[in-house]
Amino acid sequence: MKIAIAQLNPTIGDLEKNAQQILQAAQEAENQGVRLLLTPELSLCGYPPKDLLFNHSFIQKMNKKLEDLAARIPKNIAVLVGIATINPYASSSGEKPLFNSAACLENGEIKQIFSKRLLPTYDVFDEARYFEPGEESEFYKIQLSSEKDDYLSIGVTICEDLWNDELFWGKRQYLVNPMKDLTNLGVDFIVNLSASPYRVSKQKLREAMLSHSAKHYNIPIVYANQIGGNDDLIFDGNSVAFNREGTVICRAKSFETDLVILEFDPEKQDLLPTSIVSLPELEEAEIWSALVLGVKDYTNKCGFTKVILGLSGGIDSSLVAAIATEAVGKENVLGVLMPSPFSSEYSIIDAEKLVNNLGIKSEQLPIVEVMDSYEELLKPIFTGTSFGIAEENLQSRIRGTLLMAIANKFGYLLLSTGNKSEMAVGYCTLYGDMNGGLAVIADVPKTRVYSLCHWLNRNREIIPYNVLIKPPSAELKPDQLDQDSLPPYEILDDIIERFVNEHQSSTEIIQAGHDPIVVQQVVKLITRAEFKRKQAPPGLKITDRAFGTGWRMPIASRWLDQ
Ligand SMILES: Nc1ncnc2c1ncn2[C@@H]1O[C@H](COP(=O)(O)OP(=O)(O)OC[C@H]2O[C@@H]([n+]3cccc(C(=O)O)c3)[C@H](O)[C@@H]2O)[C@@H](O)[C@H]1O
Ligand SMILES: Nc1ncnc2c1ncn2[C@@H]1O[C@H](COP(=O)(O)OP(=O)(O)OP(=O)(O)O)[C@@H](O)[C@H]1O
Ligand SMILES: NC(=O)CC[C@H](N)C(=O)O
Repeated sequence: MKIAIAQLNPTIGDLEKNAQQILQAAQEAENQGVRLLLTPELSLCGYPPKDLLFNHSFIQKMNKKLEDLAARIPKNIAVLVGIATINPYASSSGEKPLFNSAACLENGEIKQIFSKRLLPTYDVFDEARYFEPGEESEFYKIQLSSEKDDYLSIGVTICEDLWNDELFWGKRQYLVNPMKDLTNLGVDFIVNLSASPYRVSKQKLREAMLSHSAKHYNIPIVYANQIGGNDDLIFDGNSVAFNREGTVICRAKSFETDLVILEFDPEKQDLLPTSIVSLPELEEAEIWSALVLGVKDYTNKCGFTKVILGLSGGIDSSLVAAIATEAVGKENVLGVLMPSPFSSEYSIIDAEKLVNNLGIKSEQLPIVEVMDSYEELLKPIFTGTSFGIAEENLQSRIRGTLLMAIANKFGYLLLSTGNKSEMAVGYCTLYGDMNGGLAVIADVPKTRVYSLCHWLNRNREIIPYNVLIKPPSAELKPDQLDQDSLPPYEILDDIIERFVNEHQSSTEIIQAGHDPIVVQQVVKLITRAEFKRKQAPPGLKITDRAFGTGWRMPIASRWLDQ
């Protein structure tokens, strides 16, 4: 029996387009003799739909769309579609209003509904806010021929349902175990409709876990993930299938839509080997593709075609410009060079070299006169004070305002260029360089910014060589260097990784060998910068803990881990 995985890129809330994509995949799969098609979790509305799920009309229209889709599905194929269904007992029992479901469409009908039992609520996930967990694990009986008993039983699970392999994790994650329940029911294989967001090396973890489960329960698993960028989350696809021995027998592309076909042999009771797309070898290659997809989809899905950013000749804006060029095309990227009296001559030379290397458009707007007018206007109020943060930040704010003016006038999306190290310690200016609609590298630590740029230059110079070797500087006052205010980035990034991603305390970080004074300084900066991050644009998530949906800190708090 042929099975297909439609690795789709849904747009949240675009029910018509998402349904069309499912239908197209079903037609293509049926043409190739496929009997069962899998689509990702909530494939009809896109994942995560968040509080749209509270909107009654959204739910009604989605369920109506499912009925229409069922009527249009080709004759010889069964299709599993991800959808939010209504919990009929919600109003009388206080249960949550919806189920996170998979509907099996066949012969013009919605044949059966399966509901997700394990609802993730950690990090970026908040499914218990909307969904009631499904009570039982169930299977779909698919007819193979007109013979009476010629059918297979397919265990249907949804994403987190399979993230509960207690032997793999070394502990039980949940009391309920859909995998075990379905194996006990004697199903022939298990399918999983997933929406699993990207982070560095996540596919290795998914495959190790799923392979372990397939082998341990002696059951084939077919896993369908979505791709695409939805706000801060990037979905990498990499849909994959395992035979009973836990061997990968098929893998879809990374960061691209795909339709892969595999075969279950009822005699052997196993999936047969097929083509396996290999994974990107280097983390840098993986992160690059993720960020490009994140920018591309955020831009398109928000209705923009072109992007703008300030080019300082520094490494952050250079990397963001390179990502944007790959994402939306060089003709759709405008870099604006805005030198101030504190800009080094290399600021312009390096930015112009970058513009040339990328082939993007550029404009130059020297800001000295605007700075002078601001200073003149503020003179009566600022009199008796010396040049300081306020004047430094004015430059950043003038640039931010000019960029937004051009964005308004011509319909650009402004990309902000702050990296994770800066966002962590607040080394960025509110309403200045933090202006923007999307913070492209907000989850990329500065040390990773460097490794990405070196990787990008592996075949030819894209990021100008001088950008890679000069010391980072905000150039907001004479001879300013990042390292005058911050510890070396290798040290800063390790402390951030431990404090933010691994939840380590100051004491633990010091015990790991860091200088106590530096740790206390960094932890204080991170804690104090919360008010800034709350006002930052959404940032693309590439690590296991980004300053986004999965980071929920109070602002007006007195807690400081010292
Ligand atoms: N809890 C709170 N809730 C709400 N607002 C709060 C606040 N605490 C302070 N504030 C406000 O925020 C202001 C301070 O924030 P802000 O105005 O941003 O300014 P601030 O953080 O003082 O300065 C920006 C720093 O970033 C550096 N910088 C700037 C630009 C680019 C780069 C770079 O490398 O890319 C680095 C710059 O050298 C400087 O050290 C305060 O004056 C106050 O008005
Ligand atoms: N002279 C400039 N011309 C245009 N844009 C600038 C200029 N200086 C700063 N910017 C914008 O403000 C952002 C913050 O820049 P800044 O140089 O202060 O810090 P940075 O974090 O070292 O960034 P970069 O590595 O891009 O220089 C830059 O990435 C750029 O988008
Ligand atoms: N949508 C889900 O249930 C995703 C949860 C899962 N643990 C993951 O990352 O990928």
